Amino acid sequence: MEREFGKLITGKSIILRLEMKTDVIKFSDIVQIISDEGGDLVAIDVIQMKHDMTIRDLTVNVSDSLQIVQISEKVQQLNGVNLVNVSDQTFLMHLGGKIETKLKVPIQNRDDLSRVYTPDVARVCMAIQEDQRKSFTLTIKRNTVAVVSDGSAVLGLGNIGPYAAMPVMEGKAMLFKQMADVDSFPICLETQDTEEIIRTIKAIAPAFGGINLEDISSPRCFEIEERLKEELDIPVFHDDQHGTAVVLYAGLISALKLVNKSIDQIKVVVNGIGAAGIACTKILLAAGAKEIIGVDKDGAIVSGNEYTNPMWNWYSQNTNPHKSSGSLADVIKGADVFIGLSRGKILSREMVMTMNAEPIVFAMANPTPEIDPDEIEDIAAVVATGRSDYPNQINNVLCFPGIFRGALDCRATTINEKMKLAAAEAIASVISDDERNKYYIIPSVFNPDVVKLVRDGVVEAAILTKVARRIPREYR
Ligand SMILES: NC(=O)c1ccc[n+]([C@@H]2O[C@H](COP(=O)([O-])OP(=O)(O)OC[C@H]3O[C@@H](n4cnc5c(N)ncnc54)[C@H](O)[C@@H]3O)[C@@H](O)[C@H]2O)c1
Ligand SMILES: O=C(O)C[C@H](O)C(=O)O
Ligand SMILES: [Mg+2]
Repeated sequence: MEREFGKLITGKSIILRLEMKTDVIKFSDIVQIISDEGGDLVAIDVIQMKHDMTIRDLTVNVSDSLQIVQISEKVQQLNGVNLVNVSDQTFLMHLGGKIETKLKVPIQNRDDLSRVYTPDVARVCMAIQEDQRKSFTLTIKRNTVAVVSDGSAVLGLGNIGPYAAMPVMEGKAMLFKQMADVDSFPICLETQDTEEIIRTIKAIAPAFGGINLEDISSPRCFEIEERLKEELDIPVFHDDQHGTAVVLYAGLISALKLVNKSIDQIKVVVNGIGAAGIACTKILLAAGAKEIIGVDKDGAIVSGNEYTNPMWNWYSQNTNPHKSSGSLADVIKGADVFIGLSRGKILSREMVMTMNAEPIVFAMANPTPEIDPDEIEDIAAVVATGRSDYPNQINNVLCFPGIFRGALDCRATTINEKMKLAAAEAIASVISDDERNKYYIIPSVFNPDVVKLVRDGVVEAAILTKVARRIPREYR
């Protein structure tokens, strides 16, 4: 298993596209350099060939990402060689994007054409105009979610903008489809203005049965979600808040069982008081946690201080009962649980060593966790990250596909607290007491029981709380 924290390169194969002046450089010189740097040339594809120039793709197996840098630098220094591009398997998977539209029925003749399109489609339009609820049965609304971001808090990469956010949103759309057969569109907006985002999402809502807000920074995300919930009659769910909180709670239920501690007796440090940190704190308070200390860039959040971020004022009044102040290193002393929802590499082994016995470390920043799990493997009772290449992946992907599957199946008007708690309990229930261990506190994303159980829990909670507009057949 290859894991690269910080360099973001996974996989062992890279492709170098080289433009070579054939009268200046010998191909064997390039092969030699690659081999000197430890690369293994496994394939050569000629892309273009002219009398004095050739473009070739060289597929090279490497053992680590440092080799990629070294090979690229050495090749680039050669006279007569232009390194056009270096890609790896991950980049290749993104060529042209990761999703496409598929037709459910083929258009093979004029008759089909006049049914799916004009003139016959008009009858369907009129039926919906007469009774708008029919849009759920006669359009994609029934099974389609908009995945909407403004690119302002993408993973832990920060405000990288809507274009750069697209690969994440396309990835979410893939997960919706593969895990829960939910169709979705990635929509990245060229605006970070709260009112404009609200207006835009309201304007596109007719096509969708739900809105999944993604990677929108705090505090704007709170108002955007609240207003849309009030103004739309379909579920609006900010995944980074609620998806994360649900999965975190499921993971914590399991980890606490392992170390035999109870939620009302533990000291929890939450690092990164943004969208995810605030939502996770709320779910833990609701579950009975008494001592939670929030830490952001300027240290612990303490009541008595005035914060420009209104949510931090709320936070200071509802957490940190002993008014602990100082840096992360100060307040983590004696903590039972560390929850990281901030940025990569800000927690040290030394800090973990000052935690209480059997520390639980959930380093959930993506793509680089707050600490590399290998660094604390021997001293932590449980370590979890948001990544798929380590055991214990606490990632909202365990939650959002099943939650929306359930919400769409019962045409829920909203996703409420009961539905979220049902989802958390469903995820936690997948692991039995016998199975649970340090490396298995949370089910795998690929465990087929997860989506099914989350979906069922959500549908039942929606029916009980009377937000279901349709009762699925098995509950009638
Ligand atoms: N594993 C998961 O399922 C999951 C889900 C959601 C978010 N996340 C991760 O959590 C992180 C935050 O996401 P978000 O949506 O809440 O973003 P956000 O922008 O709303 O919040 C991030 C917060 O972290 C703070 N921060 C930045 N650097 C810090 C530091 N060095 N020390 C303390 N605080 C610091 C910021 O000031 C901000 O308040 C990201 O890394 C994201 O990838 C993980
Ligand atoms: O996208 C992920 O992997 C999880 C989460 O939504 C995040 O923003 O980090
Ligand atoms: Mg996210």
